[in-house]
Amino acid sequence: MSKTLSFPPVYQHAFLQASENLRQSLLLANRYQTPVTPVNYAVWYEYVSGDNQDLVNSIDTRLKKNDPITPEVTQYLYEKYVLMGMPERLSNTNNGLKLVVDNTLENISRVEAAASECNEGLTQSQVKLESCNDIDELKTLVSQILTNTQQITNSSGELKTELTRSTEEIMKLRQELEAVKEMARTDSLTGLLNRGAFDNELQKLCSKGHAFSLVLFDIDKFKRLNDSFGHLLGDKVLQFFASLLKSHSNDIHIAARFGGEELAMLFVHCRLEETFMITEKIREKFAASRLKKKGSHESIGQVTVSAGISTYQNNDTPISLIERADQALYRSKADGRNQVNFI
Ligand SMILES: Nc1nc2c(ncn2[C@@H]2O[C@H](COP(=O)(O)OP(=O)(O)OP(=O)(O)O)[C@@H](O)[C@H]2O)c(=O)[nH]1
Repeated sequence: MSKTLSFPPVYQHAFLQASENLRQSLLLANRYQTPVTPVNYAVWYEYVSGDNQDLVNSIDTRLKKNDPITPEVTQYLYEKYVLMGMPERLSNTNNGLKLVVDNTLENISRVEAAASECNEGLTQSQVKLESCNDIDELKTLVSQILTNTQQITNSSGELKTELTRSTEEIMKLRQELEAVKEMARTDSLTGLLNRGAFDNELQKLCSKGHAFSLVLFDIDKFKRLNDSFGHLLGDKVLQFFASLLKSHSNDIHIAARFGGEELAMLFVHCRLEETFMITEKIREKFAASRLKKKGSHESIGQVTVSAGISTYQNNDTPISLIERADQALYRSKADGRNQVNFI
């Protein structure tokens, strides 16, 4: 298993794979003279694991041009590709919100000051009115009162405009926050839930004790596909398969990228027979798809998927459910692939 692109990053490499990545990362850190700080290590680790294609492309382009990999460059790559620009987006939203609140408070104090000035003016006019019996003095008082009321009308008008602007700004920031929140839950390649979000959903279902089933899908011989047609085409196949899962997901059935070429679905309030039928349908549809290389119309041959199902039983934990689905998936692979099993 590999890393699923998400924020914060989630790594699922097995012990041996992670150790091998460590070895290769250290070699690269040494070759390009980048100190093994946590940031530099994360960048090299993601580079050698090959899971973060955008990061790999960016480093390869630099290396081809003999551009140095300086600490500034690794810091930039880390923020852009490992943290996926999230801290910057959150900080922008935060700063935007601070600005709106500061502006609103400033406008309110301005109106308060104008109101208090107007209040003072009107009180003075009130006192003068009581003893006023001169027509000219009365005219002056009237225009004074008019000026005061005009002032307060203007200030409250300005406040209204400013408050409308602030509300619009706050709505935009709220949308940005929603987008950031959504991005933190989404796998960027497939658009499905990422591993972190999937784990949360699975945990919630287990603690509620609802009836549900977990299906783990693993595309067959995916390495061979990548090796024969390239990683980009492999990505397209993953996206195509994800779209099949998406078409079977809804408000209650959840589809997610489990890790690497493994995808998962949670079928909620769905009995084993029904889950099995839907999973079979997905498997058949995928096997029947005649996928072609873009542009050349060259067929890439049949691509299939194996699946394993486990169904929630009392006292199951996310780990025990995943283990059973994984065993069922293993059986599907061992029995010849392109099939569904359950345990
Ligand atoms: N294109 C692409 N390949 C990926 C991605 N994530 C993992 N892979 C590749 O998926 C392959 C998985 O290979 P294996 O675990 O050996 O399994 P397999 O070749 O699918 O064979 P079986 O599972 O036994 O049928 C590896 O070559 C990974 O590099 C991805 O996001 N995109």
